[in-house]
Amino acid sequence: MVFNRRDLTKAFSPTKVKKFGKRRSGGGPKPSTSGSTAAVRSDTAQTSIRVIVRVRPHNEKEMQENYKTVVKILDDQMLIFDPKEEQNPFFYRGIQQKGRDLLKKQNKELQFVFDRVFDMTASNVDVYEGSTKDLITSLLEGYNCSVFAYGATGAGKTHTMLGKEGDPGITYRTMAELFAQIELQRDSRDFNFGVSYLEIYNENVQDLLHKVGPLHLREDRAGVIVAGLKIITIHNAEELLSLLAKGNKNRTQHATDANQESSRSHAVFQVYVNITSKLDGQVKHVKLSMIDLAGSERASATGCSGARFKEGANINKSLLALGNCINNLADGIKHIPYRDSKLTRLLKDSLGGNCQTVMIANISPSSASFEDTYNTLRYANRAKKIKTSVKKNIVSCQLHVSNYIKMVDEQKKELEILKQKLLAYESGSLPMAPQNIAKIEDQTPEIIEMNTKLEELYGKKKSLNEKILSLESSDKILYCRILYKKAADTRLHNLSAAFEGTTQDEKNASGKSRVNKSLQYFKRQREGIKAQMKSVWEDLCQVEINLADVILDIKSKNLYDKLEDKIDALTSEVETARMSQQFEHAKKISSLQQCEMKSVSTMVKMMSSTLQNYYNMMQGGGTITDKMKQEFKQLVKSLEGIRNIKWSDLNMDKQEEDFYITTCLSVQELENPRDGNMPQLLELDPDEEEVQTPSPPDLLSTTYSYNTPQKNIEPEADGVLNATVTISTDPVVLQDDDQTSCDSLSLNATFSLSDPKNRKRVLSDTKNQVGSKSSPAKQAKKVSPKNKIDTSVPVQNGKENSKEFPRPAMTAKSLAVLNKLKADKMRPPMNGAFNKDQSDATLKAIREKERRGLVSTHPYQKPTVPKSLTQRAAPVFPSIRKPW
Ligand SMILES: Nc1ncnc2c1ncn2[C@@H]1O[C@H](COP(=O)(O)OP(=O)(O)OP(=O)(O)O)[C@@H](O)[C@H]1O
Repeated sequence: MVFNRRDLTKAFSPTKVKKFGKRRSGGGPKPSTSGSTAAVRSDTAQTSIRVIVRVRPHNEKEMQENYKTVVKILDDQMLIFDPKEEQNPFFYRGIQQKGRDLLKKQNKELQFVFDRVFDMTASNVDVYEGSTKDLITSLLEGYNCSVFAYGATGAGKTHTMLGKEGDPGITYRTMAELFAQIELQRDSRDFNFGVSYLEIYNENVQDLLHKVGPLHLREDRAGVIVAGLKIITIHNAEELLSLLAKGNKNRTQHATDANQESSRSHAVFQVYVNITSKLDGQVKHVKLSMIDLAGSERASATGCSGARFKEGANINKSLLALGNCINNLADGIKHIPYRDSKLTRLLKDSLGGNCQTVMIANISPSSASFEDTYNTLRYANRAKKIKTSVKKNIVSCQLHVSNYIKMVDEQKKELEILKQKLLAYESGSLPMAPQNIAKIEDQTPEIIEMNTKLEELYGKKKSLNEKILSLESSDKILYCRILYKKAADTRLHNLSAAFEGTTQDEKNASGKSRVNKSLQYFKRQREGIKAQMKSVWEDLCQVEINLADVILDIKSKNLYDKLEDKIDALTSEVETARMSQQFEHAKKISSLQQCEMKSVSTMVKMMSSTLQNYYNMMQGGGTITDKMKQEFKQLVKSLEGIRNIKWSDLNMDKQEEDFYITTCLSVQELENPRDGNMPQLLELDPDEEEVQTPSPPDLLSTTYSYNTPQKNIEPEADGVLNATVTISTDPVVLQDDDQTSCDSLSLNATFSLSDPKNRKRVLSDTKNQVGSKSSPAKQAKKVSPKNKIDTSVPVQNGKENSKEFPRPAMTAKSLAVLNKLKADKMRPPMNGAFNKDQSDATLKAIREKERRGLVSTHPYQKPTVPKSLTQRAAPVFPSIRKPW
């Protein structure tokens, strides 16, 4: 038997212990500095070791041999060791007999009260929740903490501390809780971790995580330290648990009679935590020790011999030393024999120092371990009396002062940032991204200064960019409006063509001078824009130069890395502003184009209906030719399908290019203004700056020639829609109104109605659209001025023709009247002779009426057409502009 019974009895007997030493004055243990820094500010509190008892279930052997249960749990704090058995009363002749079994040993029936008692049904989770869970809070408050499991071999210490796969013990659970609580506090505190795991085997200290041979214990002012013990830094719970598992594997274990997995060493797993408060910079160094002691053993019970016997002797020796320390501490004896074993030296802190300690006493309920259980319970009962003086391990006040300085600096920076943010917010610029704010938090005054400069310059750059783009946008809108005005004028002119003899009033009424006035106004506006643009551009170039200087400065001071995010954010702010400007411009241009399209569509519809009326009239009057009928049908057909026609040789690229030129702003050019030129304003062709008299219509022109037989109608090869109607009539009538020699009904359409061979050429030639100068069809045969009215349009190829005034149009209505006159003339006069003057006056009246009618369809006048007519406009893009 290894255990010296007398020693044990002495160790565990309170009555005897009292004789050996005197009580410590002051009652409490001497403060220990171990585990904390030299300069410790402590919130000291007296506390007792928390003692918990756990009763394991009967093992197989105990059940097989039918051992009695010697522990009775009364409640979660109280148990009775060796309780009285329920006796069956013995009756002799009807009288109950006492003291029948004289040989039976008297039961001890010892009642123990502990902080917590767990019965054999309790799981590791229950034990964890009732023992160490709350300890983590104390640890993070700055108190050192220890948990150790004590008990005889096979009593369940390792089961409680480490558990097994699928049922982890309290060490695992406590560590998991530690990390869970740390995660919750990461916002306000910084944590650093270190872990060590050692065992005391045969009175030798060994590192379980880093096998290097026996280590020596040393004591200094900071307490007991293990020289050479490796403290491994960890970052998360997983690392910690894997190190714990690794150490467990290295731990010395051997099977004994009492326990198949008997731990033959004391294991000490320690976690060191450095806690730094982000608020006040306070630093705490704390330590949590989880200790799985080897079990006290009786050689008879373990059946050990040789090496195992020696192990057992050493285990008992260290446990005896532990018992002595506990007794002395419990009794307030001054001298504590920590130095008697390595175990007690290591546990000095946990037992009598600055530590909150939990002792878990594991016991077997079986009568087979009667002695061990009894000793353990007495041991635990003694431990209850130990009082420790716990303190928060906080670094000195000296450090706090420096921390406060740091804090004040940080708060100054924060204030600066908030000021900047407020300014930015007030100026309407976008709020800074959170990641940038985070970066700015570690700014120096130099960075703050650069930051301010950057914000100022980028702010200017942004507003100048916006100004330039807004000017460019206004200019392009003006340009488009000029083009539309000109196109409108050309259309107008084609209808009300100023023939010789047209009065100035008539010319004004046609809108030409009004359009010219508008053009002049637009031109002046564009000049203003150009001047403004020049001045803003110069400012922008200057800002760019200043910005480049600041960035150079930043680079030379090696601050670029710190300000890179800021520069990126400001650059993208400027880009975003440019893009939104572009978007706004595109919206404006699109709306302008839509208005124009609507207007053109309205006109086309009105013209179509007018044409229809004339067609009907002519048909009614019998003056319509087959050719005209055919052309009219073609016109109707084309109007139906005009939207889908896209001729392969039509220069759409050019149109698209023009479209983009007016739609797009110089967004990219503004990225690097110093490398490029000022956005160019669109230039109008100098020839086009004044409204020119447009060439005669070329697309849909109908020439009526009086006195020409119908057989003379010859469509010209180059003509688009050239119908020549030659009507035999009185030459005098026609001479009297010789301005009617030309007729033209132009619909400004971009389609051809005659020979399909001619379509391609006409459609591909964009100049052939409105106000075209290119050759339209040659006209009908000329007739002698004497007997015919030459109504052919002098339309020739090229420019020659454009300079000539086209002949005024003789409308269908006029023709109908003329036809009627002709018919009247052929008929014998009924109510008097045919009067030439009369017919002249009638014709003039008709023309005047016509002119007024045409004026009312001026494109700049509000159309009074029904809404339905204004819908579904065909897109018509002006293409007479000149790209810049
Ligand atoms: N509460 C319990 N519930 C179930 N089984 C238990 C319990 N406590 C202990 N055991 C079982 O009893 C056996 C011995 O337990 P354990 O190894 O933990 O004892 P020990 O006190 O560590 O012994 P030693 O000091 O020899 O290492 C193990 O097989 C263990 O699984």
